[in-house]
Amino acid sequence: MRLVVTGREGQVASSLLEAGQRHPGVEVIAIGRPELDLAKPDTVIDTIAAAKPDIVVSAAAYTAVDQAEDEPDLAFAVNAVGAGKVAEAAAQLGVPVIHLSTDYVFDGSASGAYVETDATAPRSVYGASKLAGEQAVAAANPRHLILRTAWVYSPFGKNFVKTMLRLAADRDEISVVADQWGNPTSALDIADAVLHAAATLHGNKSFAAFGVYHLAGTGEANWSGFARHILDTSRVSGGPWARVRDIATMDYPTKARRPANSRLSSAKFASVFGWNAPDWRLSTEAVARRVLV
Ligand SMILES: NC(=O)C1=CN([C@@H]2O[C@H](COP(=O)(O)OP(=O)(O)OC[C@H]3O[C@@H](n4cnc5c(N)ncnc54)[C@H](OP(=O)(O)O)[C@@H]3O)[C@@H](O)[C@H]2O)C=CC1
Ligand SMILES: Cc1cn([C@H]2C[C@H](O)[C@@H](COP(=O)(O)OP(=O)(O)O[C@H]3O[C@@H](C)C(=O)[C@@H](O)[C@H]3O)O2)c(=O)[nH]c1=O
Ligand SMILES: [Mg+2]
Repeated sequence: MRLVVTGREGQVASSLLEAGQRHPGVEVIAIGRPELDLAKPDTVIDTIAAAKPDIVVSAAAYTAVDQAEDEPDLAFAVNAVGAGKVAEAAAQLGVPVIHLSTDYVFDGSASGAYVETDATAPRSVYGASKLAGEQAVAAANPRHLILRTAWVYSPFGKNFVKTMLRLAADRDEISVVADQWGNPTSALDIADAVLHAAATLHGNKSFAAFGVYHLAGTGEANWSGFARHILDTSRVSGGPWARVRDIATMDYPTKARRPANSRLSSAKFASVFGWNAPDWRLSTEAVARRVLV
């Protein structure tokens, strides 16, 4: 099985490349700029076709949430038009697309965990551009899995785990918002789940459960609890530590508005694909230790 993933050095693409090494019979090819530039839709179809995918994984995206507020046109070009082109490329080749989306499509006003049929209402340009991307992907290729994930961290790229470890190296105390709740998700676990789902699609040509799925780490956290767990793991591993002070969202002003509750229920993915994410604490420990080495 040959997976072609967009976004060469992104967290999910890097994690898939690593996971592919562990699975004989699975080949993962990552493609990115300049050959494939989602902001230049003309580059997309031919580059993906040349890589000869059995399944396309659409992981590249404009992910700078605050910066997107100032660059809405670029965010929509990449996350909506570009994502739609990736799905169209897969459709032309007669193969499915597995597209990554986000918890930020929700406004965060729900009291429980969001399920796939809940109404979307993004609060940010990033969230709106990703929602438009979901719609473009679904319209371009009926054989799609749209996997909404959340709060992604890994040994690769930029993420909250690395940021907290970096800040702890030169501060005694870090102030972190305690009133935004969600599911921290390791990109290493996402890669495992994507390989699992891809194998299911590849092995069953009459697979019919295409559509939207939530796929996030097991268990919930707020950002300050997540930070505390990262730094406590670091301390017992001999890495940097800092005290985490709980603050409110209003005390940490940002350009983009973020949902207060973006917890996702991953029950549908578990029941269709028979795959459950580990508890976020365990996956956080594994990634924090790798970052510290
Ligand atoms: N990070 C998170 O917390 C979350 C991410 N997601 C979604 O999951 C997916 C994977 O995220 P993640 O791996 O963390 O993302 P990263 O930010 O780590 O990587 C994004 C990748 O997209 C590439 N990219 C950006 N713009 C373009 C473009 N114009 N053309 C081609 N490639 C481009 C980047 O390339 P370059 O390296 O050259 O900049 C980078 O490789 C995304 O769809 C994201 O929206 C969902 C929920 C949470
Ligand atoms: C660095 C830092 C952040 N924060 C807050 C800001 C924000 O509310 C929260 C997380 O900060 P980040 O900048 O990592 O968050 P953010 O970029 O919003 O992360 C999001 O990225 C996109 C791509 C997604 O799809 C989402 O699922 C989510 O992971 O923590 C603090 O309170 N203190 C700090 O020192
Ligand atoms: Mg292999």
